[in-house]
Amino acid sequence: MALSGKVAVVTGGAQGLGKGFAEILLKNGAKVSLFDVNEDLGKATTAAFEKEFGTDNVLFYVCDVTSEKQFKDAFQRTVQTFGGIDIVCNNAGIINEVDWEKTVDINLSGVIKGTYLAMDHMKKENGGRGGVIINIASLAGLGPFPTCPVYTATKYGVVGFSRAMAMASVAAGYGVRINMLCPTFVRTALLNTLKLEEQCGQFQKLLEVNKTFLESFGILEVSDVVKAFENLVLDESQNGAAVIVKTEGFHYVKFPTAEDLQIKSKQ
Ligand SMILES: NC(=O)C1=CN([C@@H]2O[C@H](COP(=O)(O)OP(=O)(O)OC[C@H]3O[C@@H](n4cnc5c(N)ncnc54)[C@H](O)[C@@H]3O)[C@@H](O)[C@H]2O)C=CC1
Ligand SMILES: CC/C=C\CC(=O)/C=C/C=C\C=C\C=C\[C@@H](O)[C@@H](O)C/C=C\CCC(=O)O
Repeated sequence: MALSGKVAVVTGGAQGLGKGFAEILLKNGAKVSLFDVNEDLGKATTAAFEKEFGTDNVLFYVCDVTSEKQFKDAFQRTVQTFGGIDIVCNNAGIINEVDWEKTVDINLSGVIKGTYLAMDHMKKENGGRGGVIINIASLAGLGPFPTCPVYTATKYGVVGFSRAMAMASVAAGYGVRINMLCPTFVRTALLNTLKLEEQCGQFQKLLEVNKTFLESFGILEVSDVVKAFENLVLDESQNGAAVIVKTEGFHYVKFPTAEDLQIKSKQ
């Protein structure tokens, strides 16, 4: 998929990985609509992107991914302004093992909402242009992270949901690919919440476990994950793929494909 002229939505795009994904899309000539709950941060990031890439190529909408109305409005306003949607990155996520329902609402329900709203606008049977959805999971979506069990559950959910949707898209002939990114630790604001009592609650006393994991995996820079993101967006052969990103580089997880499971593409 060539990116020039394509239209992308990135949730949680005001900072961290989402901001990095938005930047590489803009650098490749795409138009990007940032959705984020943080209005100040979103406006600041948008102003910086407008200065570098032009005011016609960037939009920002205050959008809490737990709000169906805000999410739907932001998608509709993006389509009204940019004419359609080709790429959606469901990236917004938090760590909070105390208010764990909030973690489920954002990390899992938010990705499900974002995927369904994206499909409404992208699938060919609705007059959409097809395209690709990249859902941001984590390595904790493929293996447990003991001090964040609910976070782990949400990321397992993102992987399972995304793989099922990828197969459904093949069977239904939607023309939309759905893939996942599974990074290890990345140097962003989110990582700093891992040591906070208000986020990790009862598990905060298990900081030694976090230390072991951090020492074992190291810490990625946003740019390391952006490289894997760009590869996933551009490689039109990938559907239902999960990419693990580690400090040694990134690699695809070997899953059975839709074809292996005898799921035929609808003609
Ligand atoms: N930082 C890390 O070590 C890793 C992060 N990830 C995942 O990457 C994604 C992005 O994380 P980071 O960039 O590290 O976090 P971050 O905290 O730097 O940025 C997250 C962005 O999402 C926004 N956001 C939070 N709740 C929201 C909501 N309800 N609605 C809309 N926007 C909301 C925040 O305002 C912020 O701009 C998350 O899904 C996270 O689980 C995955 C693996 C490793
Ligand atoms: C937990 C929240 C902290 C920061 C955000 C985040 O998502 C970071 C995750 C970092 C590492 C998670 C590691 C989990 C590791 C174990 O479960 C292992 O069993 C790894 C599982 C599968 C490995 C597959 C592979 O390496 O090919």
